[in-house]
Amino acid sequence: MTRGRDEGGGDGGGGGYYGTESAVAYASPTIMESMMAEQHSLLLNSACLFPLPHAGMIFSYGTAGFRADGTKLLSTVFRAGVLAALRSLRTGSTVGLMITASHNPIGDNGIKIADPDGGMMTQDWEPSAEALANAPDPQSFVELVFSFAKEEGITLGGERSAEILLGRDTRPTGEALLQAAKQGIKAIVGSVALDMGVVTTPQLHWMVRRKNMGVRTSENDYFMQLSESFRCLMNLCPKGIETNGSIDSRLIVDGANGVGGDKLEQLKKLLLGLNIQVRNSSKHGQGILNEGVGADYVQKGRVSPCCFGPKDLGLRCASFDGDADRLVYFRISEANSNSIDLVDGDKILSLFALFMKEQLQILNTSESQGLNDVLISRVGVVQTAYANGASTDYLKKLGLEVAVTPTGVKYLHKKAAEYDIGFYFEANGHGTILFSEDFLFKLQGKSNDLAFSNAGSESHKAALRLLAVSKLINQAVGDALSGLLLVEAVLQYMGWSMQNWIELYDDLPSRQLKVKVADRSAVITTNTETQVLQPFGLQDAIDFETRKYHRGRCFVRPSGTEDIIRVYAEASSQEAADSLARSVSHHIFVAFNCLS
Ligand SMILES: CC(=O)N[C@H]1[C@@H](OP(=O)(O)O)O[C@H](CO)[C@@H](O)[C@@H]1O
Ligand SMILES: [Mg+2]
Repeated sequence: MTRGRDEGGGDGGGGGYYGTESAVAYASPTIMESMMAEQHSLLLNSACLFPLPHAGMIFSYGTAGFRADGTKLLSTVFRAGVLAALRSLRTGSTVGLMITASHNPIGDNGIKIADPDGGMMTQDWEPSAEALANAPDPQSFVELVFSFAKEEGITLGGERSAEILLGRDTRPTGEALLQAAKQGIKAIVGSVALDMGVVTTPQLHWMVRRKNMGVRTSENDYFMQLSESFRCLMNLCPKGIETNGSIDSRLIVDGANGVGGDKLEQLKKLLLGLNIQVRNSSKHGQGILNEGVGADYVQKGRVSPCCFGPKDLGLRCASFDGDADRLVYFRISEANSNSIDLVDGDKILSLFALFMKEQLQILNTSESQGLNDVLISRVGVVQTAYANGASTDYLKKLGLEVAVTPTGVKYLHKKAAEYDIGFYFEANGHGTILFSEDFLFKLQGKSNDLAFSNAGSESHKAALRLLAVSKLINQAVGDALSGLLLVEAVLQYMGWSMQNWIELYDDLPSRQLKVKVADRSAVITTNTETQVLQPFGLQDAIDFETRKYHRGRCFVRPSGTEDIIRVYAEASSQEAADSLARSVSHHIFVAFNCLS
């Protein structure tokens, strides 16, 4: 596909194109040479404007892209802009560039590339992304760009054009990094950057996906799709369900002082049947992003966020992270403390799986038989080692296939895409449900048949519910806003209170700790991150400690987003889980012989 600068449309946030003159097709060899020379000098001159912050700083494309102190990322973001343009040229499609550091402190920032399907950039390109980010000087950076382009069969010089959608969260360093990203994109001749403004990470991924499907991509379209599919699901809830008044339409949401709260304020105007109160929205302007607030703070510490207290006792509450791709629910459990009943990603996943399984069963009951018969679907669930053991047991008891991948959405998403309906969630609340094209095609066909022969039947309603879920839940990446609406619709459908949901299964007590070490890359793991290979002897120490506890389970791994080693421990009592996590942290400390 070759695009000119005035193609593409979209009317997102910041708006406006930014690029250089594009496409000269069928260039002669001499014209080609001069185009390449022009490309070379443009790239070199631009790269000289973005020197590396200081020698010795290594950038790695971790769990979710590059992350570091936001003031140290100008060269990395410039170079990621160049890489995104190459990715767009290579795929012949629009790609995305999101500037965010998610749940990390406000001073941090980061950058990641979204592939044309809206998912994370292919892992095959990560080594090149790192090589480009760490090239020691502009000259070697340019040489790397040219040799990588050659390897990938990308023609530079403006013969084809690239298009990149840009998004950023609310961090103060975001604006300067946005300009660096635009400079990087502009340094590849014929590239166009389309600024979508301040958006949630899932919004940007959604926009990239939709752009490549040739459908409307504006923020308003996103809100309309979510609100309409939510309304459809709510209209399909059984009438007169016995709830004993336990369903409260009130929901209080912690926006982590970030972009998610602001977007929810906009979205909620389009929602009927919900009474949402947003706290800690960045527009309120009082608190600091992710500080004492947000899904990571709530899930890891199992405490209520700032601005929640005794007045909220027993109410249904939810929390987003800084870029609104994570969602957890909670309930204040005691008036005089900040302790909560946590409903994490595992329990959100379990609620969704239960609901979806029921819909598939209803769809395949006798009243819909004879109409192309049973709709066969391969349903699978994907978790990481951080999933609570009780959730995995519950999902298996539901009869679902459960797969485990390393930490990071890039792994979970890829695995979930292998199923007709693939559920994936990290315990921290990042996840979604993926539907295969083939399954959706058959489901739509079945729904059409039922509308003709058995309109209004339970099977017909189940088909409509499944179709509505596929429109509501973000197909590109985990999305706190769409996840929240699905939770609310499912609770309404079930007639469930928070209490019912909490009682779905009892979490095994667990504890997560962080250990600061000099060089986290010294920890090397295997077996989906559950076994340590290096430092030598550490795994034996972990096994030795774990054996002491009933239902003990423990693993450690280097974080891909923070400069730490993470410790996860699970056991039959909270004291035991705490003690296991502490003793293993001590072994790490000893192994590294440094301060924690
Ligand atoms: C234990 C944990 O919550 N890890 C998180 C965290 O990665 P780490 O590599 O563990 O820092 O951030 C990732 C990006 O948001 C998320 O995918 C992942 O689940
Ligand atoms: Mg996030």
